[in-house]
Amino acid sequence: MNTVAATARTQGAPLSATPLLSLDDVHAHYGKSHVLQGVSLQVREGELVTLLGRNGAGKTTTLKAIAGVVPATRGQLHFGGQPLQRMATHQVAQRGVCLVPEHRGIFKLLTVEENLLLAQRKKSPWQLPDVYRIFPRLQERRLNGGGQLSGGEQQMLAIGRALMNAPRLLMLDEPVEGLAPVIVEEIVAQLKTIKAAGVTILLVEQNLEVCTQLADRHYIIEQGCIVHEAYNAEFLRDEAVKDRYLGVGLV
Ligand SMILES: Nc1ncnc2c1ncn2[C@@H]1O[C@H](COP(=O)(O)OP(=O)(O)OP(=O)(O)O)[C@@H](O)[C@H]1O
Repeated sequence: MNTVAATARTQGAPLSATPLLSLDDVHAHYGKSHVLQGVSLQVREGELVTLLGRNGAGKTTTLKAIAGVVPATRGQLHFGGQPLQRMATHQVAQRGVCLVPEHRGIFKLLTVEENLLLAQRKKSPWQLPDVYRIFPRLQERRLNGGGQLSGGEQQMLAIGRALMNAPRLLMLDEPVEGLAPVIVEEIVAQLKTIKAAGVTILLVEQNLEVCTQLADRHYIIEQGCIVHEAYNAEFLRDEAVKDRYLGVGLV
């Protein structure tokens, strides 16, 4: 039994609950390069799960395979019990899978508010006032162009846009990379609020302190395969795992 299953049993967690997202032996290629070599993971409704690993391990490619940007060449992907493979990106998005990519993908020539309204879905539980409540900086800068924002503000706008799109699963690729510590703290607090509102989150992030402040569970990927999974409390104690797979200790 793996560590997560064992802990879940002792905690009495409902192992039979159908996960919101499930990947089973997923492979993906870039041309002849076999990048994902059998990724299996699950994310349950309301969880915040991280995907950790060294540079080039396959984290971004896993997110892209889920979003339908990179085709899965083998294996099964299910979301809400429905198969995702061979679906176009827009069909995956319509089901509520929302990827905030590393480059953020905001419109630099549109204002903050225009960026948000463009992403709005009529039935989204997240309307402008909700997004502004979480990100007061965006409200302050609502008439500024996307290109005039700082890196942190652009990241907040990218997450705000994703919320307006009514995500059932929010996937974030390195949301705090390159940001000043004070802004990182702000974004961590905002992500805690979004998680508390019930949004399921799959997070790729190199900053382990951020990951362990937010996550319920972690997966570690190495050379396109999941090599370890653990609940947060167990992961925090396990210096050997952090050294072995990530080459870092928590400060
Ligand atoms: N468009 C592409 N074409 C060819 N190879 C790619 C492409 N994108 C990524 N790769 C390669 O696929 C492998 C996995 O890349 P991926 O971006 O998924 O890794 P990662 O774990 O997210 O790492 P990083 O933290 O450096 O972004 C790497 O060897 C990378 O060089």
